[in-house]
Amino acid sequence: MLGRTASSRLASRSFWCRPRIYRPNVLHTRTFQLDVRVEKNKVRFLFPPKDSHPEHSIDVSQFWLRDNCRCQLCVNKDTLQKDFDTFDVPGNIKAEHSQTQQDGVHVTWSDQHVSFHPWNWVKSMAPSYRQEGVNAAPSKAAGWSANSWDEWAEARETDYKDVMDKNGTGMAKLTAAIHHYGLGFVKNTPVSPEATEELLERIGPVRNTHYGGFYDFVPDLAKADTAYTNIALGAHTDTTYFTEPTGLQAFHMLSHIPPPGEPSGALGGESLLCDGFYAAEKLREKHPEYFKTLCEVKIPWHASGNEDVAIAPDATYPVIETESGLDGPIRRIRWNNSDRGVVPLEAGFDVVDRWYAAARELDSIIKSKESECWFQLQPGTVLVFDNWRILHGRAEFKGLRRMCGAYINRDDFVSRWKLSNYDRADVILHNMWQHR
Ligand SMILES: C[N+](C)(C)CCCC[C@H](N)C(=O)O
Ligand SMILES: O=C(O)CCC(=O)C(=O)O
Repeated sequence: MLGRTASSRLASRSFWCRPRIYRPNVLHTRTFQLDVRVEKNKVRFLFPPKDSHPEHSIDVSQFWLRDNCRCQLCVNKDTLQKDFDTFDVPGNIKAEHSQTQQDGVHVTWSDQHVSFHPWNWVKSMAPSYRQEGVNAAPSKAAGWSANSWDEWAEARETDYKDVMDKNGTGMAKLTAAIHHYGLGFVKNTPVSPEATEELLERIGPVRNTHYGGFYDFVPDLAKADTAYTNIALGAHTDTTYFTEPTGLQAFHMLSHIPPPGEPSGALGGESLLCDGFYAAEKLREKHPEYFKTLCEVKIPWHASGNEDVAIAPDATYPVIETESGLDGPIRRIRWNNSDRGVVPLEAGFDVVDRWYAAARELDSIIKSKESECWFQLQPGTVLVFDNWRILHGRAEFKGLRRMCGAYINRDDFVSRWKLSNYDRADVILHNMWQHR
């Protein structure tokens, strides 16, 4: 028997028995013959052959199917959230029969509810029918080097007006370049912090940190960090000391005023970029044992400069993180010589020394001519890059150099990239299944 609260919740939701009216939010008409069979403790979906995929069946638990009802009584049509409590549905609920119709599969249940599963949702069940839209998005480009920097110049350049135009393709192109190559430039941006912030907010909400939100800085040590000085900064990723390092970082150099009496030439402050995925892949290729060490040895990171700040992540983290094991694609690089903590002695004498040897090798790859891309940021051009992949730095400089920009969370960026490049309904479906 259901508990009093559950049964009263059920009773109050008379829709279980009310005839269901639905207008599926995305009507994907039937594009393939599918057979659905209700069996004793499961429901079998029989997918016809497609491309190289032979005919195949997928058996699902009845309760799973019920919990994934997409009718407008079970899914809030305004928020697309589940609109019922999964656990108000009796665990012994039974599917009685199913019908395939123009708009999807309808299943009648022992409590008279009729669940609805639109075709695009059903297709998401089968890998062979899944490879469309964002599911088929290109994976990240292989690492680029200084030698290939010019090969993809067109892909990384966008224009401010086009990116800001809601009906333009600029945002799609910019976010695709950042997803695929790790960075993009937005040209002809008005040379103001306001226009820069407006641009970045269009990608995703600016992330607040102990540096504030949108940052606009000069070398005055306003924050206790060497970025707020004029010294050279080696190639690094930012916020290695956060449990989740910032996903994107952006820089827009607004001005660079020479010191009094100095000519405006040769002030320094050139920018450095290096594809961390390229460097890490080089290490994996040339020194797999060093790659393994930088993936396995977890180290502390910290931000301690400001009086009221002593930040460290929830755990120690390695320099290189991969998806699904040592041979998997590289997921994230944490590389910051200034903000790294103490390589843990608990790892053992040999491991500590191997860590330094491995890090030295990666450092030499990063600092190699083939990895380093130097260029001069100009007022009007905003650089936006993937801080989980791209290392950045700068040359020392003289004079008053003003830089602005912001951090943006990874998930907010990925959302913008998907929605700018793919059909929203497909993206929502993709996200629900989290297909890789
Ligand atoms: C970008 N902004 C000037 C706000 C901060 C710079 C912070 C630099 C810090 N060492 C880190 O690597 O995270
Ligand atoms: O000033 C620059 O060009 C870069 C500063 C920097 O590396 C940072 O803020 O993390």
